[in-house]
Amino acid sequence: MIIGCPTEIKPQEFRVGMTPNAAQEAVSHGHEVYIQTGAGAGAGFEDADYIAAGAKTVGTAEEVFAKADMIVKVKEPQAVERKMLREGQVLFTYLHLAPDPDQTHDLIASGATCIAYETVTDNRGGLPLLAPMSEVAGRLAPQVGAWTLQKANGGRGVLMGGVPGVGPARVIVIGGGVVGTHAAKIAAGMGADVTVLDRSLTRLRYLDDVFGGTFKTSFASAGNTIELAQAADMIIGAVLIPGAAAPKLISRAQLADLKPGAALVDVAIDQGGCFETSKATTHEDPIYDVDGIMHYCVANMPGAVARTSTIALGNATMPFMLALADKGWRQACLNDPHLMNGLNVHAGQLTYDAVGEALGIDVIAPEVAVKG
Ligand SMILES: NC(=O)C1=CN([C@@H]2O[C@H](COP(=O)(O)OP(=O)(O)OC[C@H]3O[C@@H](n4cnc5c(N)ncnc54)[C@H](O)[C@@H]3O)[C@@H](O)[C@H]2O)C=CC1
Ligand SMILES: CC(=O)C(=O)O
Ligand SMILES: [Mg+2]
Repeated sequence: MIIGCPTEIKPQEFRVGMTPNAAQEAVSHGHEVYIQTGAGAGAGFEDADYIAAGAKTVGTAEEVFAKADMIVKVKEPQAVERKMLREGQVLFTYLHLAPDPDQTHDLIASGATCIAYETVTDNRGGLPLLAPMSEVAGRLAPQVGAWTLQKANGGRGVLMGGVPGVGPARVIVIGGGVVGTHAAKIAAGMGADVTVLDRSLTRLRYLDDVFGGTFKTSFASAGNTIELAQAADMIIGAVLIPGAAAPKLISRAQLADLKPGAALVDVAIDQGGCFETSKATTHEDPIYDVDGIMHYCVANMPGAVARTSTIALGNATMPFMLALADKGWRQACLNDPHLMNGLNVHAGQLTYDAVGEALGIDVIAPEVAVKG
């Protein structure tokens, strides 16, 4: 199979879909790999590293898309990239379709087979291709939130750890999955007073067992959530219903009851965000003010630490990329129901229920699509 990896073009996105190590493994399995010139530079990989791994470089994204049977990327394809997809081609990347009707309609129209990293599952109930970037975004969230809390950035002027004689910042983390757990660990490590909310008691029991002395837990009823939010300096949004649009947990009207200058870090923004007032921002212009509350809503947070993120993502995607290349997407999905769960679009049809529900589009079952 011919595998293509273009340069990411989302603003300030420095990750790359394939590391030289991934390219080398694909080549050793008998595949041809085409990398766009300079695609790895933002993550610290030179063209020479890919060439040494047995890949070939080509100058433009158009050439990569024209040659490849399968495109491996990081972020959802931008409008100009969607025009280059074709029927029969496989796209393997993050998609986040539920809050993105334009992208969804373009991918359906392309005829391509689109497998979303964020909906591939594992046999422990996890999302193995979302997890590494959730680890990164979770660890970044208190760091960017602490910056947002600084007075010059519009924040409350509260230091995470306080100082002797002055108490620490109060941080709440809504959603205690991968993002939430990593965010809570780092915020607690910075000295903040941290509470994690979740609607899963099983998850809260686990967090309490493992981190009981480090941070507190609370059930995420609407009442508890708003009560804790009103006392918080920083609120980190980290909920997920896989593939679906994020539930809105704090309304615009409720902002009036938060502390002036509080920082909202909405990591769930890539699924539409969990605060009513969230709208996606970029690394170039990451924060904005609504009613005196500072919002940070960057949809590709891991791009800020592109080298760590690229290597972490590549470690996770590699076995799935190799299975798709070695077996073809149909056989790979038939052999692995967890990879089948990644199928979101095939040959002009949507194949993921939660996206169909969010956007009001008919869906066919992936098990039907794979045989069609
Ligand atoms: N902005 C960015 O750059 C990035 C964003 N993300 C996003 O972060 C979000 C969280 O991802 P993960 O932690 O990996 O998901 P996860 O599935 O590990 O955890 C989500 C948690 O939310 C909980 N939850 C669901 N509904 C809830 C509610 N109404 N109230 C409280 N808790 C609720 C679940 O029980 C679960 O424990 C996702 O939307 C993901 O796409 C992930 C990486 C990067
Ligand atoms: C998960 C995701 O969307 C990202 O890493 O950018
Ligand atoms: Mg994202």
